[in-house]
Amino acid sequence: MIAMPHAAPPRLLGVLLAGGLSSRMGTPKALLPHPSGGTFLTHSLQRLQSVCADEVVVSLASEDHREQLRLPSSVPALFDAQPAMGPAMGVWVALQHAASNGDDGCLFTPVDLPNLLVDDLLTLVRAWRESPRQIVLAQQEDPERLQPLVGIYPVGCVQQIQRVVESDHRSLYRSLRSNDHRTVAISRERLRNVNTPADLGPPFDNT
Ligand SMILES: Nc1nc2c(ncn2[C@@H]2O[C@H](COP(=O)(O)OP(=O)(O)OP(=O)(O)O)[C@@H](O)[C@H]2O)c(=O)[nH]1
Ligand SMILES: [Mg+2]
Repeated sequence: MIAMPHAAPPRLLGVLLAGGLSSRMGTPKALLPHPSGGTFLTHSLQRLQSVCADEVVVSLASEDHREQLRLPSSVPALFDAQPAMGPAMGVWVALQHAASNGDDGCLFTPVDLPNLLVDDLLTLVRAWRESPRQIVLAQQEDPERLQPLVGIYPVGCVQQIQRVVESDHRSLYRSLRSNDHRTVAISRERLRNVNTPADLGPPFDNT
């Protein structure tokens, strides 16, 4: 009997998108206290680390931004190639890094979704493993809406994302909704996005 070699499981780099200006909040969203303890930054970092083991990086605007957020030097960070270009820049830089690092894809989450659960990320990972060359994105339920910052992008789509970065709109949503991708349904409450001080109350529901 010939022993069949096991295919290595696909390698996924966890990327926490935290390079925004938080201009609507007026204070860094990453440093907001999370209801279950720590900050939005530490909470979302741990959430990602529990899915991507030790392969997690934080996507930031610059080295100064790392200092502003007091991110420990033990946590690897990637910096935008140009400032204030929006999240597509963070996605593009991370995909280039993953490709040169031998990873197969990146699992992205933003720092401002305090109710997202590890289980949601595991659902994305399972869907991606069925078809690792396709983008898989969270789709908010009721009303349906694609959430391009919660998803897994294979390294093969780096050129597609470069075109988004170079476009006038730089909108991942606009580009991805009309291009090939798979979706995983996640409830509106779990995808609750905190952008303004008003979004912080009433208290989040983590059940
Ligand atoms: N790397 C990187 N991440 C970004 C950039 N802009 C936004 N993000 C991240 O993408 C996610 C969604 O961004 P927004 O909701 O627009 O947050 P923001 O840009 O910090 O806030 P506003 O300034 O109010 O728009 C957040 O996790 C941000 O930290 C950017 O230019 N570079
Ligand atoms: Mg923004």
